[in-house]
Amino acid sequence: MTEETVYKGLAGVVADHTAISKVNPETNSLLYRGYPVQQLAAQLSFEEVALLLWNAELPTEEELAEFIEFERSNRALTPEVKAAIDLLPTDCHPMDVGRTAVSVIGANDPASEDSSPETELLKAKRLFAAFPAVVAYDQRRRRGQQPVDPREDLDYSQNFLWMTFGEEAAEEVVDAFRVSMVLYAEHSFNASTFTARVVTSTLSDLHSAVTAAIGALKGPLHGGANEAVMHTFEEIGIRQEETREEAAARAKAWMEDALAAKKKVMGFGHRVYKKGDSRVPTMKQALDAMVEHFGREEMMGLYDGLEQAMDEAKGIKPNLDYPAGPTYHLMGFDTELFTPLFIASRITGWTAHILEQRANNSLIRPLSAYNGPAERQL
Ligand SMILES: CC(=O)SCCNC(=O)CCNC(=O)[C@H](O)C(C)(C)COP(=O)(O)OP(=O)(O)OC[C@H]1O[C@@H](n2cnc3c(N)ncnc32)[C@H](O)[C@@H]1OP(=O)(O)O
Ligand SMILES: O=C([O-])CC(=O)C(=O)O
Repeated sequence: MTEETVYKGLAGVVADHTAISKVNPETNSLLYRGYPVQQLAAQLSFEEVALLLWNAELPTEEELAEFIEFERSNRALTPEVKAAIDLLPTDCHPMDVGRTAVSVIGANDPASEDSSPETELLKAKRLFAAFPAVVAYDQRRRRGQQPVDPREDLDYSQNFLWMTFGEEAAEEVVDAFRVSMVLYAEHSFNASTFTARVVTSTLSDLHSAVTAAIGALKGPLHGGANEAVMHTFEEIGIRQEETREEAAARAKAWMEDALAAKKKVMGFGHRVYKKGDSRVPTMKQALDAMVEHFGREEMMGLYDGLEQAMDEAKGIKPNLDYPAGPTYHLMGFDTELFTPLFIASRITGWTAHILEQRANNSLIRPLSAYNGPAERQL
């Protein structure tokens, strides 16, 4: 019997072409449609980056103005989505709420079964506009607060924070949030995007593909890691009265124990990047800005302590979820809401891939190497 080669976890397998983004672990770079993500994060709004991902080119002023108007007028939760969320227990995971909300949005979309490229793009844009209200509504209901209506005079990031916290966020906070949205938007054939492409490859609809992608994102080996990072910080103990050095020492000791116990520590490591995640330096700057804005030096102590101890023991570097977790915490989001923030951003990348898959489709159906019992008779 010839031994079949099995690529466990599809590691190292090139499954298809994509023109949406390029992850290069050798140069530690990430390009969206050819542009370095650091430049996009420094100079563009999230709305512009979304249009770049969908359309392959930066928008003209007119295209941007038109999209901004569309986005601002499609933000409100529909009664159907609100009713569906209200039926869910307040102690279910917010990712379940996000997944359910996208499903309900799909079921109520009159164009759900129309998969022409123009309609798919319109559905993607509507989902992009509507999803922040799902996250904000969910966080507020868990806290026993009344929902806050969207405001058309605010941009995407300002309005997201407004609907969640019921007050206008400081410019620095809005900027750090915008940066996180840009960095989370797209990352080639990661597990959730690949899931969306698998679903699309059967010629299923866009909302089904996004719903499935949310399921894949929820796990702690993928998007769920930003929530898990914060649980680590909480387990170590966040003590505002501590100095940076004191916090770092406790974090180092925690990491040494965790590694001695052979634990996997979420927020570290990556399937593709082995020398560090290209997005971390930019996200770390956003975290630094939040630490300064809120006067929370001890948080950087925990951050540095864990990072140094992991590097010394195993040489494993942080991924994007590592700086994103404490950044969202300092902004005031509840820990379980961090991965739904990732959904809000990744809707852009997922839907760009759904469009790309459909435009040049082939059913995704790999082979398996059977290792069960040899043929036998009843
Ligand atoms: C935005 C994102 O989705 S980024 C990814 C977010 N996920 C996480 O942060 C989860 C924690 N990290 C991990 O589990 C892994 O690094 C993954 C799943 C991301 C990538 O893993 P893979 O490429 O499959 O590598 P694998 O898990 O086999 O790890 C290789 C070795 O490094 C170790 N390792 C990798 N990541 C970690 C970690 N976070 N903590 C401790 N050890 C780790 C493994 O234990 C393994 O060691 P071994 O060879 O002694 O058994
Ligand atoms: O690429 C991956 O495997 C995971 C990741 O970093 C992402 O989806 O942003």
